[in-house]
This record gives sequence, structure tokens and C-alpha cells, in this order.
Amino acid sequence: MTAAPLSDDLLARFRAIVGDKHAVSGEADKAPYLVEERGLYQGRTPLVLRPGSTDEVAAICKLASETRTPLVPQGGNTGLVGGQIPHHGEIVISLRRLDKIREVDAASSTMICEAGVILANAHTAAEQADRIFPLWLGSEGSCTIGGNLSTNAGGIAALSYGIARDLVLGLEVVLADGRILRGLSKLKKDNTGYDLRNLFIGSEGTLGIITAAVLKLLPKPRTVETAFVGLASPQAALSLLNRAQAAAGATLTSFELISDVAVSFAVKHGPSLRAPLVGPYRWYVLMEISSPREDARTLIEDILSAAMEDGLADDAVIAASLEQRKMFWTLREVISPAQKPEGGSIKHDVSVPVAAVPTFLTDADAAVAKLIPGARAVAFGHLGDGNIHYNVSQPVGADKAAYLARWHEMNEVVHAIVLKHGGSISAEHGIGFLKRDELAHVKDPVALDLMRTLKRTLDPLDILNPGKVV
Ligand SMILES: O=C(O)CC[C@@H](O)C(=O)O
Ligand SMILES: [Zn+2]
Repeated sequence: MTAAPLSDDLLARFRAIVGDKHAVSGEADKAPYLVEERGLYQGRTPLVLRPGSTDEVAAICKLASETRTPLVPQGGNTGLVGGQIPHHGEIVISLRRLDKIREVDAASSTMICEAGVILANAHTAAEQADRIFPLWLGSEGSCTIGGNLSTNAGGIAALSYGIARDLVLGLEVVLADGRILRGLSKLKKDNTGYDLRNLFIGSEGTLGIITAAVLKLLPKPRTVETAFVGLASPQAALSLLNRAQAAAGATLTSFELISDVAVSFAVKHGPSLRAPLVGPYRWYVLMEISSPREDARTLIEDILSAAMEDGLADDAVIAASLEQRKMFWTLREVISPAQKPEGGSIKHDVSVPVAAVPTFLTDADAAVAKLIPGARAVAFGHLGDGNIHYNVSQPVGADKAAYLARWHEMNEVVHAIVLKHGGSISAEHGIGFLKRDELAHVKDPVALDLMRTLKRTLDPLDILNPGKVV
């Protein structure tokens, strides 16, 4: 599908809504909005609009509806499935100028953020009120609240605090026709009909454009302890997870599984990092306990010493300082970018029931070795959520383009194993453009039909992020 070129007159009407200063049309100025993190897609657009208010977003949508002009909403442009890219020459509507934190209400433990607030800035504002906003992602320095909610982001603490949709109370949304749904409610309990909020969260900008949200805040934990553990197998990690949850309950806030290959990529390409354990071990776990009491240290020590005594863990180190804790997390965060210098990487952001992770990994390793001998599985992710990033780097010295040409073939093999285990082909990054066609094959047909009905109802002219998700 290629969008028809937009007339100069129409472009001028769009520009007038935001003012010339915030309508970007120069090639160099547009460029950062048109490429995404992994360099998988190159978009094109005649115009990037940078509205400064919800009313301006509404005016853009109204004009887009009247003239059937497709729009692609964009936040921090950190999405991993091409959902934020104008693949067919659509106008980009960047929400980044909606960057106000409208309110922090410590007594209600809520915060109202506009869509363009950078996630890290939301963290800072919450901290200043002695609270936390517990959504933590590698891209938090540049991703935005609007993007986090429209993609229903997950991250490293979803195990205890939930995913993005669990951290929202109310939403302000601009609909395709320009109407504004004013739903900035702070209520936990409001049983007055359908759950409209959760329709927009995770819809990747295809049903409406989120312009602001009431976010939930939580009390700041009194003690936080972080450990890096070396172990022999995902099965051992799973047993450790179950024990840690039994001992620490909801204070076990992160439980990340990392393969040796992922650690070695991070150490090799990350910013002067050292492996936390002498090892090497085949697998590692990065776990964190965040407690409202003084007991995080005792809890983590007890869990780890019992695990070592029982042969579940081979070695473990508890961060001795804030600096060391940061180093552990930096190592975890750089795994994603560290795959780039290793050549082509075929990604699988998948989830299976937590107990099925070990068999999933064994089956996937065998299938990948058979399909492309020498391909390197870089498995890591959020074991506590059953969410593994089963990314496969090209064999050393292979031709990158030839390797990436096999993307769909490998996806098919790995996703078949995911489905066999009752899993999902997109655990936390969404569907976007990358997985749209595949979704049509794997999603329950009735669910898909309902999704299409919703899309037709809320966006009958297909102007909001067309060609994404469904
Ligand atoms: O690079 C990836 O595929 C994973 C990105 C992100 O979800 C993470 O958990 O680090
Ligand atoms: Zn992840």
C-alpha cells in the first residue's frame, strides 16, 4: 500500500495547526523520526507534526478524518516492531512536546503525565514525592509514557509490579475523529461499564492517541538488594525462582535469566563492564528484592545460601554498593544493543508458561542448530514472567544480509515451539508492522475478528497507524 501524495494545500492546513516551528519537513530534520533502533525499517513522510497540546492533537485528527489522511503516532521512537514508523508516507505525529507532568498527588499515590514525558523523568518526579513509578526499561532515558502505554510495555520489574496496563488508572485519549475521551480518573474502583482504558493501552496507536495518563505510584522500598547468580541450567533457575518467591513473595521484584552468550556480548561491547562472577557459568540470574522493611539483605542471603547448599546455584554475588548494583543492571541493559556489533540478529520476544521455559529453550536450541548450524542463540529475559528474548545472532563470519533473509523461516520454527507450549509470539514488544501478518495466522480467529471490529468501529476511515497490528 502506498499513500497518495498529499497536496501542498493540505500539508499547509496541517502545518497551521501546530505552527511552522513545530512542523518538520526538511530532510535532515525528519530523518530521526524515520529510522528505528535496529535499523530494520526506513520510513518516509512529507511532514512530522509536533503538537504542543491535546487540543492540537485533536485538531490534527479531525482534519485527518475529514481528509482521510493517515497518521502515524510516535513517542520516543524506541519501539522494536516498527509500529512507530511511517512505512507508506503517512504524516508522523510526534507526541514528544506533550511533556508536562500535570500533577503528582502523593497522598493518592498518583501522577498525571502527558504522553511525551520521558519515562526516566516520570521516575524522578515520583522519587521527589518519595514514591516510585515501577516501570523500568532499558530505553527509559528516551522512551515516553505514551509509547509505554500504547505498547503496554513490560520491563524488568513486571514480576512484582505488573506491566504498563497494571500501572494506569485513567487515560486521556484523542479519537480518530478528533473527539477527546477525558478519562483522567484516579479511581481504582469504577464499575460503570466497559473497560475502555484497557482498549487503548496496548493498541499501538491504532484505536486512539493517548495524550495523558493517571499513573499509579507506589511507596519507595526501604531496602533493595541485588544479586548475580551463576547456575547450570534454566531448570535450576526455575527452581530458584520458585524458592525465592516462596521466601520473598511480592518483594522479589526482578528475576532475569541471562545466558552465557548474552553476558559475553555485554562484557565485550558494553561500557567497560566486568563479568560479576569468575565462572564462567552456562546461565546467570539477576535477581532483586525490594522490601518495605529492613529485611531485603537477610532474605536474599538466606535464599542464596540455601540454593548453594542444595546445589541449585553454583556461585552468587550480592551487590556490595549502589555502584555495583548499577553495574549489574547496566550489564543486563546493554545485552540488547550489544547484539548489533555481532552481525545480524533474528529476534523472538516470546512468552510461555513459566514452568515451560526450560523445555522451550532446549527445543528452540535444537531447532535453530538444525536450521542454521553455527547460529548463536542469545537467550535472556524476564524468567519470572515466562518472557524470553530468544534472539539468534548470525554464525561468526556469515553474510549478514543472507542470514537476515532467513528471518521468517527462523521465526516460523521458533514460534511453532512457542505455540506448542501455549505461548505468545509477542510477549512485550507488541505486533507493530513486524508481526502483523504472522498475528493473522496464530491468533484465535474469533479474537482477531473482534479486534478488527473494534478497529473499524473506532477508526472507520483507517487513519490511525494504518497497516499496524491488524
Ligand atoms: O533486544 C531485545 O530483543 C530485548 C529488549 C528488551 O525487551 C530487554 O528486555 O532488554
Ligand atoms: Zn524485555
